[in-house]
Amino acid sequence: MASTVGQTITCKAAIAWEAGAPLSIEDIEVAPPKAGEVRIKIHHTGVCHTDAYTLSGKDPEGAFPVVLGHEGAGIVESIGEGVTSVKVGDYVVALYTPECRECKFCKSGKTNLCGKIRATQGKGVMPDGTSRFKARGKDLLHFMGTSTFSQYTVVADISVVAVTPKIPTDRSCLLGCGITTGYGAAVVTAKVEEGSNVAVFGVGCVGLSVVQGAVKNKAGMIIAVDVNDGKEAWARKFGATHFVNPTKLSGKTIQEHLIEMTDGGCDYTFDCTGNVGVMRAALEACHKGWGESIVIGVAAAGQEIATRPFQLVTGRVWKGCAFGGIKGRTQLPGLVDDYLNGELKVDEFITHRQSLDGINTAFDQMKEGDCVRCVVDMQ
Ligand SMILES: NC(=O)C1=CN([C@@H]2O[C@H](COP(=O)(O)OP(=O)(O)OC[C@H]3O[C@@H](n4cnc5c(N)ncnc54)[C@H](OP(=O)(O)O)[C@@H]3O)[C@@H](O)[C@H]2O)C=CC1
Ligand SMILES: N[C@@H](CCC(=O)N[C@@H](CSC=O)C(=O)NCC(=O)O)C(=O)O
Ligand SMILES: [Zn+2]
Ligand SMILES: [Zn+2]
Repeated sequence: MASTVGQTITCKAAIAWEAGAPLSIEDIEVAPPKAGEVRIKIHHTGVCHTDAYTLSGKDPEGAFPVVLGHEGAGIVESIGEGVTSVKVGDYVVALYTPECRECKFCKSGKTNLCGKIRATQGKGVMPDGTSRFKARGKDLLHFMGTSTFSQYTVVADISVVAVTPKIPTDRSCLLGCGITTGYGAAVVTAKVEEGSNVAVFGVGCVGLSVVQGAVKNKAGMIIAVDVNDGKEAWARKFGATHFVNPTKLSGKTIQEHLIEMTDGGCDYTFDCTGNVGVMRAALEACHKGWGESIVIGVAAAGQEIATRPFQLVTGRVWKGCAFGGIKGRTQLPGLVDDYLNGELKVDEFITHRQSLDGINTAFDQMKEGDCVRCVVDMQ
């Protein structure tokens, strides 16, 4: 086959032309990578609620037309000038939380957020301010620095990590967001201690991954909270010790119930729903003096969180994290090793599969209660 290096590639992508409309599968032109950039042949991508959230028009940063997708894995097709961190043929996972190792954030040792390209990433363009995508003669925007709903994508070299080809791309793609986010929130951000009591609100891909992290750190009670009774079996399969459906409590709130169950409140709670009312309940279910509540869910534009300041005065801590607090280039290969050693569940999250042509069905399935993750075969 003729080399594509340095050439514009025409391939298929799922394009979001406008908010609220189905994605359109059509030809897209993908320009070669410029200096410091990497072009990836995407093999598989997961579909995350954040893709649906931006497509819905509720994301204050959402702009159209755009190529969505941020949970993707594939092979490096070509690299731009000066790229040394990956090479052609490497198996890679795209990173919506980049890691430059040079900026104030990366050097702080306090966060996994990286400031180097955040401004251009939020505007939907590459670090030089331009797009590598064109369709119907128009430039398309990039999304979260990754745009994995295209058969080929271009990312900054700090937005990609090479992983061993021993992990199939239909599994490694899920480490690009959902699994890493929940697992990292428990293990890296909260640093759940042995014997501590944990409540996880929302038992989707992210919540199940929090449960998995809490099990890894030998938590005591791991209480899964979900409005969907069908999630109890899932939660227990991943190691939850208790399940509560808050809609079935009579005469008391979920926070009161959890405080009773844990003799004073949870050591750690996690919001994995994106519902600001749930975030409040999660904070107020924490133990006085030290309980920490981690916000993971993404809430719609205009939504705000509230509680009595007294809840914080009396020692409860409210914090949040993106990508679980995991530094992708440094820590993702270790998660891959954990998977290969049988210490990290990944296969178990895949409940649905689609081809690129079926990606709109993947969005529909994601909103049904029995879908944990749908993996899309991009080729
Ligand atoms: N901070 C970050 O870096 C990231 C954040 N996210 C965000 O995390 C959130 C979770 O993602 P994901 O796991 O994929 O989502 P899912 O929709 O799969 O899981 C959410 C679960 O919460 C349940 N739920 C809804 N309302 C309530 C409620 N009031 N109380 C308890 N449970 C409730 C849902 O039930 P039902 O089945 O009935 O809908 C569902 O089971 C999303 O907001 C997503 O955007 C995702 C990845 C990264
Ligand atoms: N753009 C939105 C916020 C969306 C958001 O919070 N994204 C998370 C990842 S969610 C993944 O599925 C994130 O990484 N946030 C940190 C960041 O720097 O974007 C808005 O403007 O509200
Ligand atoms: Zn995501
Ligand atoms: Zn950085």
